[in-house]
Amino acid sequence: MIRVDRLTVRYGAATALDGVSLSVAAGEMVALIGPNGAGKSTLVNTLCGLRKPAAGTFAVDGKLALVPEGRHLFAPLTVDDNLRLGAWRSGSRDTAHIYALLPELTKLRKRQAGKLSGGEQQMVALGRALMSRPDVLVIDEMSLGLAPRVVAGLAGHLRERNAADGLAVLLIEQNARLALDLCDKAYVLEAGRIVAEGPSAELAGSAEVAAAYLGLEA
Ligand SMILES: Nc1ncnc2c1ncn2[C@@H]1O[C@H](COP(=O)(O)OP(=O)(O)OP(=O)(O)O)[C@@H](O)[C@H]1O
Repeated sequence: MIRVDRLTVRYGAATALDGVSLSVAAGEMVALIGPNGAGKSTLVNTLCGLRKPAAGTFAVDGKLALVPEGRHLFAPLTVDDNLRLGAWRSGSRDTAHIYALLPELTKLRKRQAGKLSGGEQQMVALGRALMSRPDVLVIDEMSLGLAPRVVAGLAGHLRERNAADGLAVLLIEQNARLALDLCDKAYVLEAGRIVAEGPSAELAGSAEVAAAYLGLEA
């Protein structure tokens, strides 16, 4: 669904992505982990067409939707209106399928999005992205600032969508434990380069990854 091939992106003289290659196949859940400044947001922005590569290519098959870092909801609007805006380009504004997928949102539908808790807002951002019935979802820092129980709920919904509809996911996360638990495959990005990749279980078992990202002794 996503193929990134030797992608290089620069800000002036600074290289933010340096020959990055990665892929997300249909029905696959893939994690991209890495520290602050590694280039994760640059990759998201490039996939969404906001930055132009200096070199390399990327291709997206099917419909891609983004759950952006910081959620970016329309704070004065209701949950229902925020969901509808998720389909502004793609036809049906019917929100019923989202309330069926994410039942927690049902009781919030008339509430103002800006007055919801962080976890509730993240659920709305996920619902808004699902409104366009995407084939692949890119999720930027889903767990940021959320309680573990809330994150577990969101992760459960992603697993369900992946299992039931074959939704492919690229999960960009600072929370490496969550990302490696949830995804089949993972990439580690450091200073603009992929420094490790492979099945999540294998990466979680590597001493370097464990020491750098899981808080375990190497
Ligand atoms: N608009 C910009 N102009 C110049 N440099 C930038 C710009 N945006 C990002 N950078 C630089 O590019 C590099 C990658 O930044 P990016 O935001 O992609 O990293 P990140 O992995 O998303 O970090 P974080 O986890 O902190 O959000 C960093 O060195 C950053 O300082």
